[in-house]
Amino acid sequence: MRSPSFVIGIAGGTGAGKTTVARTVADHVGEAITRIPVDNYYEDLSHLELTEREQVNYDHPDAFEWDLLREHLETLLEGQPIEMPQYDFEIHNRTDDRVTVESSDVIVLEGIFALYDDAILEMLDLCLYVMTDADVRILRRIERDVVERGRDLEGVMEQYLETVKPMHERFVEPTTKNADVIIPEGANQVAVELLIEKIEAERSSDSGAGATAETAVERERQDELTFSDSTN
Ligand SMILES: Nc1ncnc2c1ncn2[C@@H]1O[C@H](COP(=O)(O)OP(=O)(O)O)[C@@H](O)[C@H]1O
Ligand SMILES: Nc1ccn([C@@H]2O[C@H](COP(=O)(O)O)[C@@H](O)[C@H]2O)c(=O)n1
Repeated sequence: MRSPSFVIGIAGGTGAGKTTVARTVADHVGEAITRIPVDNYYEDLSHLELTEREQVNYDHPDAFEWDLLREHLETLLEGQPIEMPQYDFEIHNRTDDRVTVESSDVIVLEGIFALYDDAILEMLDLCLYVMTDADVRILRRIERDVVERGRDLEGVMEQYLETVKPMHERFVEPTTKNADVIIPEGANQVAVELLIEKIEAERSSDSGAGATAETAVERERQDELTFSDSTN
């Protein structure tokens, strides 16, 4: 199995458009991309009742199982598959399922804390931060949480004011300093096209480097053959 040639981190506040950027890019690049949502690495909270899990601060870095995420990224970087946990926002917990995720040419790590952990930052080749105004993000989040994540409006508003907003300001937004590129307003067409171009360029330069190395090895072998031929 071939090791990835390019690892991208996409961070940003809730509702900024991280998943949309990652999915759009993945749709264009196809099977060569492995997408890793950081949300799947929320701690297993099976030991808590649902009512207790509803009270957890999911916007604090301590809510995530960092060791497992680091280990899985390292495994993918070695070209090996992982058994990725799956997360269910309706029950505020992991499901019992694990999905086998193969490594591929490009790894995209996406989530509010994609640019937070030092060890993970070391593994990233390109760090993106999706920057979208807070008012746009909360409007998107209300719609998404009610429609897709089984929440009610009152709960979404309360959670936003109590944890999402203060944790965003304290932990998420400061990670802009780790970004190489800031993408405004989520999946904007120009930014996504540039990202796709960059990925294609990295992939072809990587396979080009491979081809050059092969050629050099082949040339050396030819020289050895020529040398042995002349001595025989
Ligand atoms: N550029 C955009 N313009 C309009 N809506 C967008 C844009 N990017 C994302 N959205 C919408 O906003 C919502 C949140 O986007 P999502 O990608 O899930 O955000 P995140 O992963 O950052 O939480 C989704 O309903 C998505 O369709
Ligand atoms: N049980 C949970 C777990 C997480 N959240 C919220 O999800 C947000 C991160 O996901 P995005 O796709 O929006 O980046 C984060 O802000 C958590 O508040 C939740 O509501 N419930």
